[in-house]
Amino acid sequence: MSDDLLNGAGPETYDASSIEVLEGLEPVRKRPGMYIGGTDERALHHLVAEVLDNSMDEAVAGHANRIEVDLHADGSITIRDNGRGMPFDPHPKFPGKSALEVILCTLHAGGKFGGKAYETSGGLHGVGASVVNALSDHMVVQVARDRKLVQQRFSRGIPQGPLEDMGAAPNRRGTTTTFHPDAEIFGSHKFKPARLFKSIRSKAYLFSGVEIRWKTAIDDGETPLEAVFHFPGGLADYLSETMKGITTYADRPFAGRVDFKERFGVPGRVEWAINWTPARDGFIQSYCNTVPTPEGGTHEQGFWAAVLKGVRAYGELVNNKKAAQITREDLIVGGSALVSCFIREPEFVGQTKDRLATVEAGRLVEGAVRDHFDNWLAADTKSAGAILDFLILRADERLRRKMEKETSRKTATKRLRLPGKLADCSNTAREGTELFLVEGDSAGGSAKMARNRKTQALLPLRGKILNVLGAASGKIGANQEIADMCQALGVNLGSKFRVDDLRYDKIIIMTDADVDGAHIAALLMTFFFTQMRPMIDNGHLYLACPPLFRLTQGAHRVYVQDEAERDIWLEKGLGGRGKIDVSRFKGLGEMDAKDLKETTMDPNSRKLIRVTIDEDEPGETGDLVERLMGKKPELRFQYIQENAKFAVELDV
Ligand SMILES: Nc1ncnc2c1ncn2[C@@H]1O[C@H](COP(=O)(O)OP(=O)(O)OP(=O)(O)O)[C@@H](O)[C@H]1O
Repeated sequence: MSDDLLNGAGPETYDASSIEVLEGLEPVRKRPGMYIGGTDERALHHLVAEVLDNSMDEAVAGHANRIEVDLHADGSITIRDNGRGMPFDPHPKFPGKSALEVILCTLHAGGKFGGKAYETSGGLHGVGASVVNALSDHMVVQVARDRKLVQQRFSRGIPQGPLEDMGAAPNRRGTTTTFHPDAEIFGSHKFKPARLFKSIRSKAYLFSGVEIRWKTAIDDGETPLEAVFHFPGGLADYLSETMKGITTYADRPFAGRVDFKERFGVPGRVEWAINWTPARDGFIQSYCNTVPTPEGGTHEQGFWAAVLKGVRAYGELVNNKKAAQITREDLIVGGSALVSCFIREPEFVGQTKDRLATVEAGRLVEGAVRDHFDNWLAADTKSAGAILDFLILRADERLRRKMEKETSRKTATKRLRLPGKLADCSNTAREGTELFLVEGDSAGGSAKMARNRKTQALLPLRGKILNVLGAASGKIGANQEIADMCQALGVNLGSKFRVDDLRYDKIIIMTDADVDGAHIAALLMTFFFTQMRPMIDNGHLYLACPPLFRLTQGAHRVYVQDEAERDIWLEKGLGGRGKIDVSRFKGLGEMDAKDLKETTMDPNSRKLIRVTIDEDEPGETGDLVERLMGKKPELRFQYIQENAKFAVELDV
């Protein structure tokens, strides 16, 4: 090796003197990202979480039952609890310093390492409070403990004086922390009341034994200035509240709490709530020791494993072989879940604790949830059946997509190309076959179970199809929904349309019994009127008539189309005993397969309307179409509101 290389060629020498040791809280200010994941708005709000989590740990350990959070006009914030109070007696290892000062000015000082002072805690690294201190230009910590009140002030992690004696506090206990984030670190980012409000509220849901009081002097116009959160119903209430107004498969979420000590003899517990919706925008929010884990981890995995095994076992129990196809992916698509576990000495990935890594948590959560889920499914067979059907559909859909991908690769030139989402019927001859054009994928789900596979095909249409009136013909051809529809029907558009090409006898538009549904039906009718007129002339186009209400009285049941009809039955009675139970279907997706079949799809019991054109006044139909679908939305809306009926005739 040459001397040059040994001596180094650079202008500066690289030796022991260039190895720096950052002291005290300096590393935090130098590299905030390592401790709080950045210096952006999220990181700023994380400061509050660090202090709040300390108070929550006190509450969860059974030492506090009230936490107050006050956001002040100057952008500082106070978090107060009625817990044991941070210790402030002299620290044996740091002469002349109180425990309080050690906690706030030293990294890795904490009472949560050995599990002696706290059994299950969100805090574990012993850095939270000191990091907040380091990144605040002003911080005051007050402690009421042992009948005394003390306080100490800090700035950027450095004490601004000794621990001050503030006098006697015979009736108080707890820790009060006020801090103002340092603009040198966070620039112009400020606390957002709405964001704080939301995260504080969810904390209260996570531990029913705590009351959290919120106050803000900053008014953003939408967040309450004061509020008290206390949720004895825990996560089940949280989920119901989050999903208010959303259609769900089970009336009440599957929810529960299990104490690990009682069940497995180890400290900790788990609480959860889940429900499924026809919409595919499921979510999971998980927490460990009240710390949110947005990237999931072992507790989430354990939860899904329990649910998956439970669903499959239930499928086996009711002899539904298809349940074996369900995978975790299918559970997640429409599942909305909350999982919160409390465990001893959790291991997280990173200081911001985004993912739980403790392997044992997975095992404990799975074991606890599994038993409960089995019992719940067995006890509520209605919900269980609906959920199972829904999940099987999701699995079918996934497998079909996979197959489609494979076959479309294998057979580039298929003789008859059909759109992927068409659920075709098995009869190949046209006679007696029907194609349902169904609004929305979720309705497609129940319809698929309700149909007669031999003669009834389904094509789910997503959202509103292109308003074809006034659209250039190129645009019509390019619209995917329309292209799919033409492919399914086996026809071409406009002058190339041949009624004999139709692959089905009846084309049935099936939309929700509401204004939106009427709008979609109107769009489709307009499309057929302008592009496939002979289809209407030859009597192939129909409207399905889904009911709006189901009335039950004892064993008697009727489905009715509108309010007027409902009121007649309510007055007359159904012939059963007791109260008449009225349920309103918000949409097709809300009806189960049995209801949908009986009322809307089964040729033996359904009502169907044939769409015709008034021969005497064909001009008027054109006018009506123009009014409904032309460029004037007010006319259209008014017409639909008043009269969502069209030129139609009952099919008998
Ligand atoms: N509100 C409080 N009441 C009582 N003790 C507290 C409170 N806040 C902090 N402490 C004590 O101070 C210690 C240090 O807190 P700090 O936030 O620095 O770390 P931690 O909570 O142990 O871990 P983490 O770094 O994961 O947050 C805690 O372990 C606890 O013993």
